[in-house]
Amino acid sequence: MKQTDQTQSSTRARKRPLYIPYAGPSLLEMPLLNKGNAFSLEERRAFNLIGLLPQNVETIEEQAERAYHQYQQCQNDLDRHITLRAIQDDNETLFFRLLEDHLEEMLPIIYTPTVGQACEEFSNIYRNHRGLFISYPDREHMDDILRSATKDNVRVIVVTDGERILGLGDQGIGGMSIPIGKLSLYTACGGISPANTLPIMLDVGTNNQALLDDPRYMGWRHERIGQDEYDAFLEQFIQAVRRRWPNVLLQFEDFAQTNAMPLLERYRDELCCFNDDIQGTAGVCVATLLAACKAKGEGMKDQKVAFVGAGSAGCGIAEQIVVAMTEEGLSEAEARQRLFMVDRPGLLTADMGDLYDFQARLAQDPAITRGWAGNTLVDVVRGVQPTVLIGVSGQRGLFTEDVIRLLYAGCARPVVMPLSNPTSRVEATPEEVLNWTEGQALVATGSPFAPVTVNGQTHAIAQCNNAYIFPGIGLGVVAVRANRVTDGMLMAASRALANEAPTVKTGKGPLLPALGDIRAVSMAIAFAVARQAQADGVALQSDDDTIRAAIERNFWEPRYRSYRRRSF
Ligand SMILES: NC(=O)c1ccc[n+]([C@@H]2O[C@H](COP(=O)([O-])OP(=O)(O)OC[C@H]3O[C@@H](n4cnc5c(N)ncnc54)[C@H](O)[C@@H]3O)[C@@H](O)[C@H]2O)c1
Ligand SMILES: O=C(O)C[C@H](O)C(=O)O
Ligand SMILES: [Mg+2]
Repeated sequence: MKQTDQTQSSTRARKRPLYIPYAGPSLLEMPLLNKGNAFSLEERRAFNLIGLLPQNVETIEEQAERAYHQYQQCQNDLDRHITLRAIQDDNETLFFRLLEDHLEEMLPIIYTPTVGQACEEFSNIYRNHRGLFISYPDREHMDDILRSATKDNVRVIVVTDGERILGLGDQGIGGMSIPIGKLSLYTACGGISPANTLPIMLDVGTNNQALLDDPRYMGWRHERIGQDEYDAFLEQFIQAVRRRWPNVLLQFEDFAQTNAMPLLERYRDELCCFNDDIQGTAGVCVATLLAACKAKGEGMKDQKVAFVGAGSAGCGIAEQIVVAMTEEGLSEAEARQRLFMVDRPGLLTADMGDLYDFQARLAQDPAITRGWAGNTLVDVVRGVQPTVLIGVSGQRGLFTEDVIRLLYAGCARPVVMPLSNPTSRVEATPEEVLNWTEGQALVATGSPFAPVTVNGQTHAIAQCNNAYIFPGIGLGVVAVRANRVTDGMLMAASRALANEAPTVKTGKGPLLPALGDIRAVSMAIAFAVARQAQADGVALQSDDDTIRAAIERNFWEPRYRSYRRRSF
């Protein structure tokens, strides 16, 4: 049975009734259409619902009040996550209404960090199907699987293969919680109708032995397939998506380093896609750095940036910093000389044989380490005196007290960004960093952290997470029907986000806008992205007012519409 785009938005459309061809229990089982006790008496009569619901007709406010009461009874964050997901699977309008009312409180529950635990516990807490599970043994049926999707007008897909879930490694099909969470943010923060979103899990096996040994594990019980089979399977998937939804925006999420960049490079000119960990992260990180530079009264070109973790996120951020530095007048070579990528073998230098291409482009001249004791992070900090330290290693504690104190000794206001998720993987907590720097560091983290007080001064901690960027990119792409995601659009998103930062607007305050303001921020990002899409020739031209109207029209809001019966 198809749930079509009945919940499509637009202020005008929202007021019009929807003509629904479903009735009785099956209507109550459709999360996109179900209103529960908010079905009016008239609707209950028209749709054969009398006797299927408690008698009292309720408003969405009354339903949301009860749901929040139930939520408050939960004993821990995983229970809160399970409760919210159950509401989502029952009644999406109510779920998004709850999120709208309690966005800042609930983001850490449906998204990072709790979503990490939901991935690890996926097969233990599983209740209901959502999205598509495309497993390797079913590859012959790829087109049929996409045809079985309950939504016809899919406009945003988030896909993962579960191999690099946050900093938690291979979670097999447990990784499905990530696309589900990301798409919840597309709706809650970026106004993309839930009728237009689809999470997809590509089940190509898992190398996580604990999962393979777990009798409850629900995925394909098989080690990950080899690279050739994998590439062919991904190709088959991409072509099937293009046939089924030729204009969809496809977001690659949490792929392992071996596949993330190659997939992006292979497909970015073939369909409208981007990799959130490489490009979304770069966008939010550069925006945060621009705000930090403003707070310090310096330029991006003045910074020396050390990274721990030269993977998808690290190299994506580094390349975007190169762009930002060259825009401030440095040559590309000068910009690259200011970036220091530390990975497991130490500082990446051009003489290292086994680097990926995307790492080799960022490797330093080996001569730089001459006279150093070694090439570890401590050696780099001592040797080059960076002004910015970025952690994207997925390893707790790599920003040791020695490292941070050394950094602070060479820079009065260092920017320190332990970006690894979830909370358990943070390179150093904000409390540690601020204590080791006498409160002088400018800190931003990937997962949410409470404010920290040092020497009587309280510091809000900006959450430098790609969640600030991807909902706005999606809204902009959907609004003008862009057919590609260009570098220019990503840079436009980053700049638009930086312009919304209190530090940039007023010269003081947090490095990023409050998450409570994310809808307005997403609209500003969407506008910049849409305009850049037109400038780059990947969307039809229109004037600014038309873009604004399209953004507004596409911004779905969780309000019930009245239903009229359509003949079956
Ligand atoms: N804040 C955000 O928005 C955001 C976005 C993307 C990724 N991340 C986080 O960044 C982390 C990495 O993500 P990724 O996609 O780049 O993964 P990745 O696997 O591509 O890269 C991680 C890199 O860290 C390196 N590394 C591991 N241990 C190390 C050590 N002890 N010393 C030096 N390097 C080490 C690995 O060799 C690898 O190159 C994850 O924890 C993820 O949650 C955060
Ligand atoms: O999912 C997140 O919180 C951010 C990022 O995409 C990550 O992989 O860590
Ligand atoms: Mg990710």
